[in-house]
Amino acid sequence: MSGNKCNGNSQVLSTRIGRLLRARELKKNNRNDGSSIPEIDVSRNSHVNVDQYPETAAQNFIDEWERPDGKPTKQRLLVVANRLPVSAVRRGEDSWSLEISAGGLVSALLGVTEFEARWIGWAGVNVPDEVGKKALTAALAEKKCIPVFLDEEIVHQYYNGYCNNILWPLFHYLGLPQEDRLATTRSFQSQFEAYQKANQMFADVVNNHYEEGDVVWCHDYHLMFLPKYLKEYNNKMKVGWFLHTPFPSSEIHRTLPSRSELLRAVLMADLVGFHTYDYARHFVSACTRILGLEGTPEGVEDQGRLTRVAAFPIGIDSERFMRALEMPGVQENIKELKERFCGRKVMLGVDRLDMIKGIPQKILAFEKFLEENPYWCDKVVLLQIAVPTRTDVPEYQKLTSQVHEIVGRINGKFGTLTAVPIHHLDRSLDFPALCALYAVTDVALVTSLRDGMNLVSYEFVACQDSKRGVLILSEFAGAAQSLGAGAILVNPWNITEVAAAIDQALNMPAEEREKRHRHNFEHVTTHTAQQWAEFFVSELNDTVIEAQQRIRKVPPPLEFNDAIGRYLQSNKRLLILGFNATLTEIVDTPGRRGDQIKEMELKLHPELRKPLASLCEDPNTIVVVLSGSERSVLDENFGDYKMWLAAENGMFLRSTEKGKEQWMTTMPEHLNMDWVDSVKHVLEYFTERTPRSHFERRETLLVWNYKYSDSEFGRLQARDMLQHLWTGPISNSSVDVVQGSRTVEVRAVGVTKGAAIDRILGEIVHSKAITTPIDFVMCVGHFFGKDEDVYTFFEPELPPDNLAFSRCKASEVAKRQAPPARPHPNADKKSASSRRASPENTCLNVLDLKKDNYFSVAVGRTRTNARYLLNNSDDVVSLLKELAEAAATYSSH
Ligand SMILES: O=P(O)(O)OC[C@H]1O[C@H](O[C@H]2O[C@H](CO)[C@@H](O)[C@H](O)[C@H]2O)[C@H](O)[C@@H](O)[C@@H]1O
Ligand SMILES: O=c1ccn([C@@H]2O[C@H](COP(=O)(O)OP(=O)(O)O)[C@@H](O)[C@H]2O)c(=O)[nH]1
Repeated sequence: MSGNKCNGNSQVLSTRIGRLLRARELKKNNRNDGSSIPEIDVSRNSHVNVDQYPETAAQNFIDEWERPDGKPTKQRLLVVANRLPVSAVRRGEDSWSLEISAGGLVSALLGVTEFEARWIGWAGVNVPDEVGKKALTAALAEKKCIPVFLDEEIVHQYYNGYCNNILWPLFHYLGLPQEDRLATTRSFQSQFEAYQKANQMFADVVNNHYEEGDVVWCHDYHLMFLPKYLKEYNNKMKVGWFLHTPFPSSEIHRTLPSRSELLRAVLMADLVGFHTYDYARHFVSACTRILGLEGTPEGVEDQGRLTRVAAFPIGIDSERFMRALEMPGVQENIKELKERFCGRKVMLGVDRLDMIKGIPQKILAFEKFLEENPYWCDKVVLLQIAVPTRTDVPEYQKLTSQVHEIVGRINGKFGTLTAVPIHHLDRSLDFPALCALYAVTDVALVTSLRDGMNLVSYEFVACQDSKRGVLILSEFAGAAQSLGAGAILVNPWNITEVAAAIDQALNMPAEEREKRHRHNFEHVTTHTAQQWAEFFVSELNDTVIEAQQRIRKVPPPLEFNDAIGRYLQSNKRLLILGFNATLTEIVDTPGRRGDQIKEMELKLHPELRKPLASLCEDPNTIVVVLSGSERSVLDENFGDYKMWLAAENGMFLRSTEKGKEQWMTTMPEHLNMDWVDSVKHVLEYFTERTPRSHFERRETLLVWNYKYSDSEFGRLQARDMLQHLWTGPISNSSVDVVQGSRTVEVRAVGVTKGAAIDRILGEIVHSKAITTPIDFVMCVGHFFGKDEDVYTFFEPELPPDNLAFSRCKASEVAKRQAPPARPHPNADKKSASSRRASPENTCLNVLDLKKDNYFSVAVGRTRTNARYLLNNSDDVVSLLKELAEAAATYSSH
């Protein structure tokens, strides 16, 4: 057993959590030793030999943390964000000055020092000329920044338009802009195209700078197509995507016309991160409800490929703020501010002037507080720093006027000749000035209507270790989840509640302030920006390793030429084909779940008629359609072909040949079906209560299908149904419950396609009186896990490579286990009795299979026992067309 080879540690390391825990432990130990954190060349993980996994590869992963080998040790991190951390200002034809940009993302990533980071983004200016571009590129290179040059039109359509007028409000629950003219709908389309184009431009720059082993970390709603474009360029690139805003409920996201394209593009990343579990949950549920994909506790799964989805709450570089407070300039500033506001309590708001920040609501709550507490009028001041942002977007222009109007009115109402209650600044402050302001504040007021995280609240806490001021924090900011215990949480839409919170904060006893501050300070200083980036990147590295492991377990795609070549060289072939999702047309189209009516009425793919007929006509090829469908469905679809039909998972069998058409049953004699009625009641009950679910009753099985129901509700209903079945009607019956991805099927015990094929073969062999052994078998289907025994039916006794093998398995087994086939009650008894297998006659050389002449092929499933894969029924169409054509050409020569 492999476990015996491992020590306890490496067993733990074979799991993701195990590896990440170990890495954490090592880092912690190193920090406690006083030694510096070993720098990691995690880039070498991309060369981990996955064949050795899990015994050694997990250990290698950790070893690299333990034993850096002297090579360049920091992993290269390409941070790709719309905005560079610096904004460029042109000073001359070829000279530029760079200023640090304001905003949470920039502040957070400035704190990341663990990696050899390059930043790729837009410098915030239009540079039309080559001289300017060259000079700016050189200036930025010194700051390890790489520019993406976007022209004015693209910026207008992509940044002001699609990003800030559509995605930003939507992700913050402000809805889509109301379109009142067709022209605006057209501009929506052109903005979406510009968005894709801009994302492609970012991808081109990343591709030009990418080196093997780099981690590419894409940021925010501006770059949702970037993971897709990067993976199209190089599928091996490690790509993570992080959203800094909330991800809204799927009910909001589904209103967006390009909802599916955006989700699918993001899902191409290896790891998708959000600030909070809620946002991650909403994303997963958008993928399940809108795309119909499978949500798992790990993330989102699509055809065996997992995109890991998790929460990584951002932090700040708290020490940078604390150090700043020691600087003489800042101390001086603090002193001045204290003198200036002496005798008044200072309340502070620091926000970009954005509708999501709830600035009007904040000011109105302050007005209400003053109205209700005239005593405070000359004893408190609200300093509101409103940093101008996205000033080209009309909604932001409207907001600026609205806020000015409210501030003017309130200052007019409560101001005196010497003092006003609100100091409103339409500009940003530099870092030292901001730190000083945080330090002198008594109450910070964050009233965001929605906010991904809100770093201002963290920064305030970091600067308050001597003052222990109070934080009033909106419950709709991501930060409420981490600082909720220490802050006073408010609903910013409830002006009365916010006014009461101001009152509570201004009158809070020192002891309570101390307790609340301690709690928040502890959090802010231990959950830093640096840690945030480390966690994200380690998880990304690990996700890639895990994905390699998964891929290793996924069978390869079927090589058509190989299968066709073997087919042509063989003398007698057996083709076993499933029906549903194998020989039917695809009903799911990208971005939309299929058509329920179409799917309920199974129809042979029209393009299969010709190739199937031609294959069936070949006297050396036996075609069997083996399906869960009932007999009438198979009759209708395949009655005119020369083949064998095995309905209800092989419980009924017939040949379509003239004179032999009657169905016979291969059902084991004493199959107990007493449970059917009570199970039917249960399925009916759940169908009535689960919109868009349906159930089918066949003779030997019952199926409940909830593919088209709400996926979460469907899953809950299925869970309840199973619980009820197990404890109720089937608790003492011999039945199997088979769970599909969105179905529950109840069958008599032992009814599987693999069990049936045994008896079917006996029948076929007998009826055909085969003289030539079958030397080619291909079994193609989209089968439940339980029915996959049909693939393995031929496997266990396969000979070692290249050794011919003769056996009489079908007839032998028929002799040992299976009762002779019985006629169906309606069948012609005479012909049925003559259909009994005669093992003695058919034993010789029934199967003469070399390993290379056996092809088990799973369609649209990657977790399978089959040897090969096909993606969907379109692939089956191509395969059978090519096979039929090749066979026709071969036989004509
Ligand atoms: O670059 P701008 O368009 O001027 O906007 C500035 C940034 O605003 C957003 O910040 C978000 O990120 C913060 C850090 O994760 C988070 O605390 C805050 O809640 C978010 O609103 C935006 O997501 C960034 O891309 C912008 O750069
Ligand atoms: O005059 C200012 C006002 C704010 N900020 C910074 O802007 C960021 C705002 O981040 P937050 O997460 O609160 O909101 P965002 O603006 O990203 O939505 C914080 O790091 C502030 O320090 C700044 O640099 N100068």
